[in-house]
Amino acid sequence: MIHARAESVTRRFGATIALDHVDFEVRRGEMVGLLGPNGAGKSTLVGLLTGSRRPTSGRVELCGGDPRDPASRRTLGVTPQETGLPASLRVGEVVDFVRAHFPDPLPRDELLDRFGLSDLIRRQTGGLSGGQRRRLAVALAFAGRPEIVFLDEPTTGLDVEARRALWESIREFHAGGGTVVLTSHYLEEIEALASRVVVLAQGRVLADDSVAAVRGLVGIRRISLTSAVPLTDFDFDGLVSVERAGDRVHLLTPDADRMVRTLVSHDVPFCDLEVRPTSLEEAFLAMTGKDAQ
Ligand SMILES: Nc1ncnc2c1ncn2[C@@H]1O[C@H](COP(=O)(O)OP(=O)(O)OP(=O)(O)O)[C@@H](O)[C@H]1O
Repeated sequence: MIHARAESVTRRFGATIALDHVDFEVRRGEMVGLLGPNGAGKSTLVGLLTGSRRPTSGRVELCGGDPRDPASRRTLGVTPQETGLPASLRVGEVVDFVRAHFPDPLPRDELLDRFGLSDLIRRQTGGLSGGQRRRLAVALAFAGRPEIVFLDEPTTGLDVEARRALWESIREFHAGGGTVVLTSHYLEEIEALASRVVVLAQGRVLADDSVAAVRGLVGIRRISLTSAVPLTDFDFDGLVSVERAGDRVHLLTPDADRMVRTLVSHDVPFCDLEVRPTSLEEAFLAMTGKDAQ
């Protein structure tokens, strides 16, 4: 059963096309990651599916209804990318304020405990660290015992320990039958939680597949080396693109080990070999065939 759906959705902001005929759906009980570089359209899609924005064209659906209709939003929890918490309210007061909007909220102590916030109950939100504020914002999405949550970059600004603790809470919610849509710039974050990932870039869906399949697409490495041989004439299997800058050559490939073995077996003379992961932006540019510069 489909829990949330976008059908051929386009959203413009003036001359900017944030989403361009996007199709997306999440089934009940599924955990899906939305992956994409800055400006890809992830937050816009979350905004449409949670009823805070309208599509310019196309159709969006939440729990079988219009996301702008309060009836469809009853079982929804959202953590937006930026949350403005009233600075003078205490953590416990903010939690109670949000809980009061729901017919059967989680008990306050249980919610705070689940997100490691129990010790901060009397702290004014203005005095919280960035990571503590983020954890509170994510916790609030779960206050009303939602059936579906949308978490826009839930772990931004969290240290490793806090990130792992938050992942655990999200996993628990999902294990209990909850539907989760989360956005991230990092495949590693999505991989830690979801098995399906939808890749957005420049307002379009580039891939909708398993994490393993998408890792093959975006897990591109950059091999840099100094060589007098042009290499641009070589047709190595798995070579996505070649750039030359002076005597440095940059090769993009999903399998760096294999590429280096191939260079050696072809007796290509090189020195100062360097291998590093490409950024998501570089990988997308390579995938869409544009000049990575
Ligand atoms: N309110 C707005 N007014 C004008 N342009 C907007 C607005 N909201 C989003 N955009 C534009 O739409 C595009 C998609 O933005 P969106 O925030 O959805 O991307 P994103 O994938 O969430 O990016 P990030 O990872 O940086 O948060 C961008 O070009 C952005 O500048």
